[in-house]
Amino acid sequence: MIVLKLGGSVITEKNRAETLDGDALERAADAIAAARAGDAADLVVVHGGGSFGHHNASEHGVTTTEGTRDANAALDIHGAMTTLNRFVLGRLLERDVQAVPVHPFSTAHRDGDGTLDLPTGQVETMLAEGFVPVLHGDVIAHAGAGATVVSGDELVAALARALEADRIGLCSTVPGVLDDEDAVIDRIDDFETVADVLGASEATDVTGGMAGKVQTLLDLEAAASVFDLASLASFLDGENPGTTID
Ligand SMILES: Nc1ncnc2c1ncn2[C@@H]1O[C@H](COP(=O)(O)OP(=O)(O)OP(=O)(O)O)[C@@H](O)[C@H]1O
Ligand SMILES: C=C(C)CCOP(=O)(O)O
Repeated sequence: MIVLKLGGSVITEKNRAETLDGDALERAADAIAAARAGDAADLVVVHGGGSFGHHNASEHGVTTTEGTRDANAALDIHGAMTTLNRFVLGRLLERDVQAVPVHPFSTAHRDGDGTLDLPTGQVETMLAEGFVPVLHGDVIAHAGAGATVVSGDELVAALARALEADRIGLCSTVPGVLDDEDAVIDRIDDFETVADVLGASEATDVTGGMAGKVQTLLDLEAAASVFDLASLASFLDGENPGTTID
C-alpha cells in the first residue's frame, strides 16, 4: 500500500495564480498509469495546492491555525482545490487509472487542539474495490476557529497511519531535502540536525514549505521519501530516491 503526494509546486506553476503545469501533471499521470499496469500495490494519491489554494487562503488570512467563519472564504479556497482535483482526476482517467475524488472538507475536521481527524473507511472501501482515491489539501471545520487549511502533507501522514502504508512518497520540485550546498541529504532522522537548512516555500504557501513537511514526516512510523518528478517512476517501482525521512 502506497501513499503518494503530488506536490502542488510540481503540478502547478506556483507563482501564477490558478495556473496548471500541464506538462508536469501529464508526466506524473504517465508514471502513475505505468505503475498501475500489471500487479500493482494499492495506491492513494494526495495532491497539494501550489497556485490553487495557497493564494486564496493567503488572501483570506486562513492558515492551518488561523481560521475563517466566512463560508464564502472557505468555499473560495475549497473551490480552487476542487478545480485542481478535477484536473488531476482528468489526467489519470484519460490513462485508465480508476481515480475517484475524496474531498476532506466533507469528511475531516480538527478538534479544539487542532488535531486532525480524517475518517478513512471510504478510502479503504475504494481501495478494496479497485479505485485510486485522490485526496487534496483543503479547508476543514476546526473547533473554536471556524475553518482552517489542512495540508496535503498532513493528509499523507493521517492516511499513512490509518492505512498502515508500506511506502510513503512526496514528489516535489526539489530532488530531495537539500543541504546548505544544495546537495540532496540522503537520510533525515532528527529535525534539529537539519533545522538550519529547512526553509519555507519560495512561493506563496500557507502550510510551512519544506520545514513543515519534514516535521510532519518525522512523526510517522514508516519511512517517507522526498524526491522530484524525474524520480517518481523509480519510487513507484519500489526504489527510495531522494531523501529518506525516518
Ligand atoms: N532545505 C530545503 N531543501 C529543499 N527544498 C527546500 C528547502 N528549504 C526550503 N525548500 C523549499 O521547499 C519547497 C517544497 O515545499 P512546498 O511546500 O512548496 O512543496 P510541495 O509539497 O511540492 O508543494 P505544495 O505545498 O504546494 O503542495 C521547495 O520548492 C523549496 O523552495
Ligand atoms: C492551501 C490549501 C487549501 C491546501 C494546501 O495543501 P498543500 O499544498 O499540501 O500544503
